[in-house]
Amino acid sequence: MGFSDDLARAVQQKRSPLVVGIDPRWDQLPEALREGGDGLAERAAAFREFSLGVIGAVEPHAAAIKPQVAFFEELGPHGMTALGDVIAAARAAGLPVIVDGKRNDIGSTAEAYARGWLGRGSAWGGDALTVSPYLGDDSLDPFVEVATDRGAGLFVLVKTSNPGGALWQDRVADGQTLYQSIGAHVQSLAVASLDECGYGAVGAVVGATYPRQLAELRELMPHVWFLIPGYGSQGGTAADVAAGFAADGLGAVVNSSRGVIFAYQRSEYVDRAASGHWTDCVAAAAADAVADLRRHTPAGRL
Ligand SMILES: O=c1ccn([C@@H]2O[C@H](COP(=O)(O)O)[C@@H](O)[C@H]2O)c(=O)[nH]1
Repeated sequence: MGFSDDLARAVQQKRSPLVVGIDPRWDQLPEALREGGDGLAERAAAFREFSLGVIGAVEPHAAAIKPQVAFFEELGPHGMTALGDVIAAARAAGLPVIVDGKRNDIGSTAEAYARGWLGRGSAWGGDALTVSPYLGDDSLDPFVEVATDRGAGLFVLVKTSNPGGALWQDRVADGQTLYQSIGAHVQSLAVASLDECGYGAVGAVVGATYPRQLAELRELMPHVWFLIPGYGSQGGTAADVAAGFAADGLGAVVNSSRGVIFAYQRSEYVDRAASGHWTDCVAAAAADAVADLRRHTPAGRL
């Protein structure tokens, strides 16, 4: 039993396909968390406190957490220490951690990334990691090997949510687009690493902002977990992500970062939160996202 089964269990237990993205941005933190000063160490301490508050608030609603490495890395060593604490806290709360680091390099270097980030015994302790496929199949192999050895998972960038991604991902060679070609390779890696739930250790990132391609890739990749970003702040809707799910409600998890974690900046949530505390707004936004996804997608069958 590996990451794929763990994710299926989390989705079924919570009856939720929601992944909450932890993307702390200094200017958007609650006022009280910014009072300690704005040097790198103080910002990192505030990111840590904020992220732990988010984890506590969303734990009942989220199937997994996706910390975005970039925001911690921006703060240098203090930020990376905070990231380590955030990963440990999410795991202590029983939430699978998908590290959004988009790593990769030539195979021998990829191996070091894989060893460092993947699995409960690793230095970072991530349950899964996002990786780029653009250095070729030999660059993915070390990740697959380490992930399968350690019961961890991967999400390979297949069709990203940003508009510019189409420039290369939609290019056609040998009668298929690059994203189709990467998708077919990811499907073969998933089939070779199947868990009991019927999905493999190797998943795919497919953006909510491309519903047609999402439906097409679901057909092409029946054994692949989809991590779907772009829902909420980037304009993707629950209806847009519906085709990413299998009929039983499994097969896809949907990320929302800003739409959930900065909910205290939206008057609808400030008015609703009984205590007025920012974490209550975050909890309410996570619950709303789950209800929205259950209403408009096969996740409602969970
Ligand atoms: O194609 C991709 C791949 C990754 N992301 C990441 O997901 C979140 C989205 O944040 P929102 O605030 O919900 O827009 C962010 O960390 C991105 O780096 C993506 O958006 N698209």
